[in-house]
Amino acid sequence: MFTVILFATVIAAVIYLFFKEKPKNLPPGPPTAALPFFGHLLSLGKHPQETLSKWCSQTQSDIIHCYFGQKLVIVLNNYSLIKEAFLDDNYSARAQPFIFEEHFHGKGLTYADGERWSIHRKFAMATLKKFGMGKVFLQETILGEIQDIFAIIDKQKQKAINIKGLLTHGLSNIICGFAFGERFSHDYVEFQDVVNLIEECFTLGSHDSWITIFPLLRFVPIQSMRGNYKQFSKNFKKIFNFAKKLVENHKQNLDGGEESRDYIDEFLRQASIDKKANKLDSTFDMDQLVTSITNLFIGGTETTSTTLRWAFIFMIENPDILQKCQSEIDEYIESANISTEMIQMTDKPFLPYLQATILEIQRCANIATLGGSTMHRNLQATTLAGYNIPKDTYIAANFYSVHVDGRSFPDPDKFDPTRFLSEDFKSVQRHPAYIPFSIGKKSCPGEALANMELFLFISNFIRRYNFYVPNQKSQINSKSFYTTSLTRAPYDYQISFINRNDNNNNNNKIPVAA
Ligand code: HEM
Repeated sequence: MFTVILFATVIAAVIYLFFKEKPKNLPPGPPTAALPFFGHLLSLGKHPQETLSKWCSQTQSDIIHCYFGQKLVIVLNNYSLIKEAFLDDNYSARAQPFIFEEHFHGKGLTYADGERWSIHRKFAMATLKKFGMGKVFLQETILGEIQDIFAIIDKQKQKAINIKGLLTHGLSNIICGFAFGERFSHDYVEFQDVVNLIEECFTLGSHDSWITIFPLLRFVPIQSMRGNYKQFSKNFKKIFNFAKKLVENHKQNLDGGEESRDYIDEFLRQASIDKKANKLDSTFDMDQLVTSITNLFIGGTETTSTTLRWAFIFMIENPDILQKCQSEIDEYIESANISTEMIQMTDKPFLPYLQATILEIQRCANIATLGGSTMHRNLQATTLAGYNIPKDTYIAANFYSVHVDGRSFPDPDKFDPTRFLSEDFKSVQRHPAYIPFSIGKKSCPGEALANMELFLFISNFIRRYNFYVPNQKSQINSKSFYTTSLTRAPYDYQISFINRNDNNNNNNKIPVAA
């Protein structure tokens, strides 16, 4: 009897979906038909950004529509469409896939909307700036983390290691510095566990998991249907609890002084001002604080760490470019008679080739996918490029397509830093279509910090080490050695670092891998 009812329900739902009125005048659809329930999800493949890019060329349109489950998604495949949409406040709401809605409850920064998002985004930007984002004194913290990593690498004596954990730990510590006013050593197990959980979330969470289409599947006791849901939820809860514990500790140690010491102090101060003013609709509460901190923590660690892991791959694949960067650094240091042990932000303008290489690493790494925090939602029905966009549609900017678009970046598959240099190779020129941090009001609030981290990490690593992959040389290939989940990230690999100042080495010779 139960089977008959189930079968009849499924048939009725399929008929309903088939005859349901479709919105009119949408952008063209992909060459593949939408399936009932699943939409186009089953055809998106392992790397949705690439499939969507292909669909756009097949339909000869830079704007297409498709369905993730039952959800209408408009895909924007070129810079001018993304600019037109993302500079318009109507598109400033965030897509709310079930898995994120369930954990963030519309609070924090990344998944908040409307007035709440606007207030806390402004607060976050002002506070990050106050505590050093993009300013020179933050560089001491970043350089300290890099030096700790160098010490650990040097102890390995060229043994191949997976650098991911060390990078993520150091980058999390930088966020902890201005969020909680403290850092954690590499031996502090509880913090290391949280860092590992963040990394894992990025591989587990994905827009196309079945749970996002059928949230009820989370109650099904079959792992293959539930997907990674349980693990993802468990990780999120642990990360939240860790942030909560630190906030609680912090509250107890509030020194009551005039000056805030960090993000939490600043937030609690605002909460107390609102309380005194009897502001009943204040959103400066504990849940908002813990969620914002978690968002910064999650948004600010794996992203930069993944970009750095891509950087090593591109340098290993392009030893001539690595050597050019090293020569530029060596020559500059010699000519300017620099005595400091570490390269600093003030050295940046004198290293144009290195700067261009970092831009090219980000262009080719293309870490922002359609998942996670990048899809937007429009608050009102509107039109774009002459097509109708119904209210609450998900808007996906395909940054991958933008960065491999030969109209903006000729010969896009080639790793070529000179595309970002002026004709005389003396200054850096950015193309407007270069948007790894997105554009508009919802663009990445951590851009200044990330740029500082990328410059200080990459320049100091390149100056100090040559690196190679002793056992995976044949596997490591930037065109295939990656996975797409919340970010587009290389698979794990083991890398060996050889100190260029080590007397036992021919210091500028990059070893040939076995
Ligand atoms: C290489 C490093 C990074 C890249 C490529 C990157 C990229 C992005 C992109 C593409 C978005 C989505 C923007 C949009 O919706 O239009 C975003 C959002 C966000 N990023 Fe980053 N990011 C990086 C580093 C950071 C850092 C260091 C932080 C923390 C300080 C951070 C915090 C956030 C947050 C909180 C959001 C959500 C903002 C909102 O919804 O208002 N990111 N990022």
